[in-house]
This record gives sequence, C-alpha cells and structure tokens, in this order.
Amino acid sequence: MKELAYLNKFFLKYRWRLVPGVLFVIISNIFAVLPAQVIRVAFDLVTENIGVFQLFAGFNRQSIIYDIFGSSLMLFGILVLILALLRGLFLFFMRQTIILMSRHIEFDLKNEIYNHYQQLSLAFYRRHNTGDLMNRVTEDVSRVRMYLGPGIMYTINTVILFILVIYAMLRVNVTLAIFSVLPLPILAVIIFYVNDVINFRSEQIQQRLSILSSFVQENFSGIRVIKSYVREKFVRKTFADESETYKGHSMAMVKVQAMFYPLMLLLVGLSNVITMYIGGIEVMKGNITPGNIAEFIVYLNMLTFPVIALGWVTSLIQRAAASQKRINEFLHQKSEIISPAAPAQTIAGKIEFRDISFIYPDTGIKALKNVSFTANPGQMIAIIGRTGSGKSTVANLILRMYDTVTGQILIDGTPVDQLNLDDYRSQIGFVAQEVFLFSDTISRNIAFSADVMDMPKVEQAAKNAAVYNNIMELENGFDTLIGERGVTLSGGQKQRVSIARAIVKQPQVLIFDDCLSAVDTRTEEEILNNLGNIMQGKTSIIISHRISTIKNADKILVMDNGEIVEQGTHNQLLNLKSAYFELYEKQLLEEEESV
Ligand SMILES: Nc1ncnc2c1ncn2[C@@H]1O[C@H](COP(=O)(O)OP(=O)(O)OP(=O)(O)O)[C@@H](O)[C@H]1O
Repeated sequence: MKELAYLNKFFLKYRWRLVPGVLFVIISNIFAVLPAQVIRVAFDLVTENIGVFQLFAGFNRQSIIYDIFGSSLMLFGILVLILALLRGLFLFFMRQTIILMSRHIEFDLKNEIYNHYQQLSLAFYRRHNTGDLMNRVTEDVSRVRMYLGPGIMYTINTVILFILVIYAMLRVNVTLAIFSVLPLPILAVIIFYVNDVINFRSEQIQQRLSILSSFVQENFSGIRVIKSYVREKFVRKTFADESETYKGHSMAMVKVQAMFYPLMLLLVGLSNVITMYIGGIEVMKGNITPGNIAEFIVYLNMLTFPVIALGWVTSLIQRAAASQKRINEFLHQKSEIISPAAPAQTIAGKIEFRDISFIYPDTGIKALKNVSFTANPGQMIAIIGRTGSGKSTVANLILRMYDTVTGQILIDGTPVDQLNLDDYRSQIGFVAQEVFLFSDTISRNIAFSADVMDMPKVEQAAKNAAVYNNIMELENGFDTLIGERGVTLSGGQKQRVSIARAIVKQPQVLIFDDCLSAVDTRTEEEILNNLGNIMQGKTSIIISHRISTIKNADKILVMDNGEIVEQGTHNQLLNLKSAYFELYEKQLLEEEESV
C-alpha cells in the first residue's frame, strides 16, 4: 500500500479539485438520505389517515379529506423529486471534480513515466521487452487511475453514506438497525473474495489475449515466410488451439459472474425480509410506525451499492498498489549513463580509444579486449572483421550508449563521460546496422534530427545519399508515407534514407555501421565520394564486411574476437599477407565466381 503514497504529490497539486469533490460527496449523500425520511412521513400519513377516510364513508366530507390527503401526498412526491434532483446535481459536481482530477493525474503520470523512460540507457531497453514497457505506461497507469478516481470517490461516498444512514437507522430503532444490516458485512466479504477470483481470471484472460495478439501480429509480419514455407495450415491450427485456451478461460470467468449476481441479490433480499419481519414485530410492540419499515427498506437499498462498492474498491486499491509498484520500479531506476553539467561545445572530432576492454553488463559477453586506436579529424577510419568481432560495440561506445570500466575514450582529448551528452550526441551522425524508419513521410524521416523542416537541406542530403532519384520517382515524392501504412521501400532504399537522415545535420563525426550492405557497389562508390566532400575536415567511421567499401580509408582496423589484430592502410595491410589479405583474396574469389 505504501507504493500508492507516491501519488500523494498529485493530490497536493490538485487539492482544489479534491477538497470541493469531497464536499460534493457529503452534500449529495445528505440529499440521498433525506427522501427516506420524507417517505416515512408520507407512509405514516397514509396509515393514519386511511382510518379517518373510512370513518367518513357515505359523507360529503370524505371527498374533501381525499383531496387534502391527495394534495399532501403530491407535495411529498414533489419534495422527493426535488431532493433527488439536488442529489443528482451534486453527484454531477462530484464526478466533475474527482473523476476529472483522476484524469489529470493519469495524464501527468503517463508523461512522467514516458519522460523517465527517455532518459534511461540502452542497456535498460535491452533488459526489458517492449510489451512490458508499454504495459506500465498504459495498463498499469489505467489501474492506478481507477484508484485515484472511482476508488477514492466511492470510498468517501461509502463512508459518508454509511455514517448518515446508520445514524438515521439507530435513531429510529436500535434492534431493527442491527438486524437489517446483519447480512451486509457477509455481502462485503463475499464481494471482496469474488472480486479477487474475477481479477485473477481476467488477468489470465488478458495474458491469453496478449499471447494471441502477439502471435497474430508476428504471423502477419512474417506472412512471407509462412507462405513460402507453406505453413498456413500449421499456423491456423496453432491459432485455433490458442483461441481454444482463451475461450476456456473466458467460460470460467462467465461461470463465476453467473453465480455472483444471484448470490448478491439473495443477500440483499434477505436483508429486506429480515427488516420486514423484525420491523413488523416492533410495530406490533408499538416501538415504531409502519412508516419506519418503509424508511428502513429505502435505507437498506441505499446501502446495497456502497457495500458492493466496498468489496470492489478494496480489490481495486490492491490492484492499483500492485500496478504502482511496477511503475515505481522503473521510475526509481537511474540511468547508468549520466550527462555531466558541462557546457555545450563544438567538437573537432578526434576520437581516441585507449586500451578499452568492454563486457556487456546484461550478458557478460566480453566484446572488446584492449582496443586502442586514434581517429583524427578529416580521417576516414574503417573497421572490418568477422561477425561478432566487436565492430558495432566500438560504435556503441563512441556514442556513449554504454560506459566502459577499463580504458578510456577521449574526444578531442576530453574523456567522453565528461562531455555534455545531448550536445555531444547531436554532433554525431549514426547509421545503425538495422535500419529503422518511422511510419511518417520520407522528408520528416530525413529531417528527424531537426526541429524545423529545411527542405533544401533534406533534398541535398537525399542527393548525397544517392536516393534522391528514387524518391522523385514515387508519386508523392518526399511526402510519400513509408512504414506500415505507406509505401514499402527496398532494403537498399531504406539504408540510403537512413544515411540521408544522418548526414542532413552535417555531423562532426559520422558512423556507418554496415549500412551499405544492401547497396550495389556503384551506388556505394557514389555515396562514398559524396561523403568525401561532406566530411572534409570531419571524422568518419565506416564499419563494413566488404573490402570494396573501405579500401580507400585512411586507416583500416581489422577486428577479430574483440581485438584489433591488424591496422593500417589497404596497401599496408595487403603487404602484411595476413588476416586482411586472406579476407581480400576470399572476397576477390567470390566476386569472380559471381560474374
Ligand atoms: N546489446 C548487447 N548486449 C549484450 N551483448 C551484445 C550486445 N550487442 C552485441 N553483443 C555481443 O557482443 C559481441 C560483439 O558484437 P558486435 O555487435 O559488436 O559484433 P559485430 O562485429 O558488429 O558483428 P556483426 O558484423 O555481425 O554486426 C557479440 O558476441 C554479441 O553477441
């Protein structure tokens, strides 16, 4: 429960909604209790005057009595109506304040979590799956809101109503009051436990549903593979099995609900019967009037909903506490990568790795071993090596996605962890190995790093990335939507759009992580030539598997198993007649074979 204390700051923030809200709850409940007393008076009026009315049977006076009798009853009716209207009005105000407050807090909390997520490191995202992250912002926040809004509202409502009704009942007759509310605690306990069962089952249903939707989503995305391997029948069967399990859980839920409602009505009915029985005895003893029985029946029915709400709210608060615990877990996580409060500065682009060894914190894989190299501004440094040799890790470390424990990375002579991170990263153009484009227009994808769209710059970047002509061939040109709801670009086109995105901001350091693999050698040469012009005086790091991509680099680092095994220019490395030379020979052979 202490987890929910985190939300108290929001109550303070929205106190001018909460305080009037509580007042409205109290007022609306007063108007809810008063009609019962009016009904009692009206009921007694009927029972008392019915005798007088019969006494005047056959006299003219009888119709006069009837008229007086009828108009006073009408007056009572109107009074009950006015009280109900006033109650409704204050219920409206109550919802307008408390439920509105919960929506405001929901909005604040979502933004707070999202902002915090943005600050967390890449390692955090590796440790948690996307579904889990999303659930905490959506599902868990919704549950917390149920506590902030309906939870609080019904709790205050129940407490106030209970105090008012029980007080009114006790004032009439203590014995009758005790007997008539006797079944209600049983009802509250049953509702609490049944709610637990319902929550447990609905969680199971939710889990099955998310398994089912992930299954469907993955199969729709991989439909090409399914069709080419003719696995439709198999997938259909798996889907049917999964649906069957989901159906089973839903049926179990229906059974619980089907038993729950009649049981609830039975207990409420029992209360009414007890009231009438004990009330009848009390009337015969002359302790109460028949109007009091009618008054009690109204009270009891007024208490039924709060009692149900009590059980419901208790389990709702429990669920909210569990959800807030999950939210707090992430909110209290600090990013491993912290930016110092250093001033922004333009970097020249000198990158120095001094004896860097790096182990990925979550897997324990030693990705780099004593790596040392220097990249000077104006140089193009290439990294080549077998898959898994640590090339992308070098890029990750330059971007300070992770911090190293041993060795030092210096940028223009300053340790990378002493630079203002946002400012530093904004001067790096990075093209990742796995292309990721947003479901948006091509122009907005290219101009992603800029706050304002500068079309001439976007077009120039597209020209430099050798993708301009491809874009212009599309019907809507740069305004073409790409991604799920738009045009599907080819692998090479996507790579080049992501290259344009990196160069549009004219970075001081450019990192290409194997992002020319789907581009033919002629286009690749064109892009590299353009880069030579754009990156004059700046630093480029090109990671590749193909020697043709990197042969003109100022320095080539050959990596194997996390180590730099050779470094030098293309010719120097060929002369070594070792790892690089072997790779060169192999690729030459492959090229000849493919011609
Ligand atoms: N985020 C990560 N978390 C944990 N381990 C990782 C992570 N990224 C890479 N590794 C591991 O570190 C090692 C080096 O990987 P890296 O991606 O740097 O290789 P690479 O040379 O770029 O390979 P490729 O050419 O196939 O892209 C691999 O064994 C890999 O499994």
